[in-house]
Amino acid sequence: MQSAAAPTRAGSRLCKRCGERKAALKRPKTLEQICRECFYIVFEDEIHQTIVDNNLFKAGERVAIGASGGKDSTVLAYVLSELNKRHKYGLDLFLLSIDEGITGYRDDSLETVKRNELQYGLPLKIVSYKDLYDWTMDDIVKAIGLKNNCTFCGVFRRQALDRGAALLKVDKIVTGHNADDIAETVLLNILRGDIARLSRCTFITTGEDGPIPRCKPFKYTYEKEIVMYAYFKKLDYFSTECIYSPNAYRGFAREFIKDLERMRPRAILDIITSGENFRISTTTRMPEQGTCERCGYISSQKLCKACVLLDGLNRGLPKLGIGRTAKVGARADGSGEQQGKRAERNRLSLQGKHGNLDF
Ligand SMILES: Nc1ncnc2c1ncn2[C@@H]1O[C@H](COP(=O)(O)OP(=O)(O)OP(=O)(O)O)[C@@H](O)[C@H]1O
Repeated sequence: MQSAAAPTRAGSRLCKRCGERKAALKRPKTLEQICRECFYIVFEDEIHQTIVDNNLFKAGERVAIGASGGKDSTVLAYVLSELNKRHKYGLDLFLLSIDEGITGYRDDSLETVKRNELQYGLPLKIVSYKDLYDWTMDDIVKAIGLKNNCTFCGVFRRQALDRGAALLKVDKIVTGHNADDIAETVLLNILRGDIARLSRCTFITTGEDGPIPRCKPFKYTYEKEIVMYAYFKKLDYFSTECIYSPNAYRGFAREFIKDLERMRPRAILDIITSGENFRISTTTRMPEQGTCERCGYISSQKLCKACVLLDGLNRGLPKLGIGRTAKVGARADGSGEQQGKRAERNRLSLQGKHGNLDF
């Protein structure tokens, strides 16, 4: 996330679109000099067009907006509720927030989401890692340190969103992943040679074979435009970086994309197009989709990634699920006995809350 930067000034020329009002900004995606009113129109219209062209929703659907309180999901909640009214999509919208248990970060951003609930009149559901897994990210970082903590957070969040969505009985989840995020993921998957992910990271809708499909209405929306829109509309969002996010590799990809964008704004769209057009050779073995033996969540292995990670945490082997099996030190705040009890509680809670859900 980044803080709201003042938009690029466009001088005293007339708007390239309406030719009437003074240009107020240079549009990051096209470098056109336009007025604020025309910026709102093109920004919202492009998202509407993306929704229509890709048949993202059907009338009557219940849709959960993954709401972190950051700029992307806040703008998504605002724009989607506006478009829903304007174009009569007929959607029932909800805000769904995952509380990862990061003191001094998520607790503050959740306060923003609670205000958004009132500002946009969208019901909010908060689901916490503590309730679902009996671990907070604060606990996890104490146990494993900063390195690799994003792996735990990402895997648990993915599943937590599905579980929250199941509780809300929604048909779809939408997230605020934007064009920059997608271009960055294409590059990362190429750099890691992760063909399975490369082939699906540009899909606008994923998980149609899983519990609840997910869509990214901002697939073609530039991060800089989202920041500009939030700034001009004075939207209430939280703009602090996660205190536990040391993901240096992703950071390099991000910086690289920002450099390319400075030279040629279209580069972001072109990387997404390249990702869309990759063809997987027929000799590449793809993982087969099944369900986790323990919790019933979708998985290509016997146990899903969340269960493997949770198992590792509860057995005092937190690196189990991230490719290393060497025993590391016990949790800073708990004895082996406590971990044993926690493991048992988790096993029962997984059977109760998790295994019974129809994924
Ligand atoms: N704690 C959370 N609760 C609910 N949804 C989340 C949460 N964290 C992330 N998401 C969803 O995943 C999207 C991408 O998350 P990411 O962590 O990449 O943050 P981001 O790009 O900074 O987005 P944002 O500005 O919305 O925080 C978010 O836009 C949001 O829809």
